[in-house]
Amino acid sequence: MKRSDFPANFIWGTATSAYQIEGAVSEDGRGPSIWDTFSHTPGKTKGGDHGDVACDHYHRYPEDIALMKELGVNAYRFSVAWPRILPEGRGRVNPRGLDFYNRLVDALLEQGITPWATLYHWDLPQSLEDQGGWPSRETAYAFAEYADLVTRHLGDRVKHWITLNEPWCSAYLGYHAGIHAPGQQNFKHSIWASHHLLLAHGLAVPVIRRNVTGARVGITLNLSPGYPASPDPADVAAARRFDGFQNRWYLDPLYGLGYPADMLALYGEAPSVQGDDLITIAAPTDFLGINYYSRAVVRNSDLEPYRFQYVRVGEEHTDMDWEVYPEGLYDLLIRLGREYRPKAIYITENGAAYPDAVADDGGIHDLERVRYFQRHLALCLEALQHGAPLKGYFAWSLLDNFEWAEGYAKRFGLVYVDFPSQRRRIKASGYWFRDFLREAVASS
Ligand SMILES: CCOCCOc1ccc(-c2cn(C[C@@H]3NC[C@@H](O)[C@H]3O)nn2)cc1
Repeated sequence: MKRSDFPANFIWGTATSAYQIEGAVSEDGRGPSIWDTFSHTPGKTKGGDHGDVACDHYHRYPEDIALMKELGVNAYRFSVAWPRILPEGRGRVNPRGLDFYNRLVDALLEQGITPWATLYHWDLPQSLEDQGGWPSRETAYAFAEYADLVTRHLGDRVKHWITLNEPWCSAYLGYHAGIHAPGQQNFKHSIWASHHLLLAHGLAVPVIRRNVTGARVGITLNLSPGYPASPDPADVAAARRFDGFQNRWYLDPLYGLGYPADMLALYGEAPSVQGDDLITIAAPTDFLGINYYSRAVVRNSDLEPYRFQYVRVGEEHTDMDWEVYPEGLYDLLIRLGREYRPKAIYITENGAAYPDAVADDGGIHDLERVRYFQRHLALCLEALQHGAPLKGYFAWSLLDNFEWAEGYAKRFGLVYVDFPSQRRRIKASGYWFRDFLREAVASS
């Protein structure tokens, strides 16, 4: 599999997010987010890691853009930090926050790299959480105001907009499992949060289209195909419940089907739908972003409310203990193309954490990660050849960074970051990606 097997206009990028790489959390007027609060709460993140400095990207972005140029990507997916723009979440605008993203976007365009901006990548301003957070409908309205402000300022140069990153993580991990910020364990709040996140997306889509000529708008979901641990009908039904929990709860409303009836019955908890919410949520989009890491294999369980249990399978796992299963990406792409018929699909994240180390020769020989990318890209190509509307691929991530509750120990980067010195080193996987992307130039 080589780059020229893909369409010539295929998008090749890398992805990051603000809280995971920027640092400078109290600089130039940025306000606190729920991840500042959560990561500074003892016991919430591995080793008490937090994003105060992270990769110091706020200051080092020219160097990081030079790395993207060296890798040869033609696009870069980053997120705008809401608390940099609106420190209290609403009202007072922080011009120095807008200035940073103006500088970042201009520097990307200068290098011929197309900016793809995610508006929300989990760093909700703390003051909005204090007023109810995503379980409150007001937060959806605040998001629409934030989206209006940012797209009015950047929309002349940024044409690709992702409203939300992984609303499932924000709602389930943040408000029910409690392992992500804000760390609540309240099922009802997680259901309300999921609805207001989707509503926020739906409210923002027309705002972005109004502000940005030629806008391409979408949302990014972390989707996992679910497989039954056995042919036992109870396990097959459990896999269907997992699929509803992880995938259909978001896909169905976004594609005009409303919330899945089987999950509404299972949960016995109705989302806080009002008026035309479901029409708003189903606002037509230009693409679906998919973050794919692995599949789920599940069996039946009496564990309420989801009534499935994960089963660990497979011979090969990443440092996150996720099974390496590229076939799941193929199955997902084919299914989505057939069942939801998105205009376009972009893999907005795919990658793997491995315990990288600097070898005696100064290199980082992350050959498992090279293999991970090769196998997943091969299955992307196969899905594309079998009709999936796949138009681009963003590797997660450009840099080793703050992997949320796992902290800095989980390294996903194509580029190794030595955090004490902030020195960047391109890994073997980065050089592989660079050579893969250069191939078309050599053969054209
Ligand atoms: C209570 C049990 O819970 C089990 C599932 O727990 C998780 C945790 C984490 C993830 C997870 C992490 N990532 C990578 C990020 N995507 C966005 C970008 O910021 C990357 O850092 N994707 N999914 C999924 C599930």
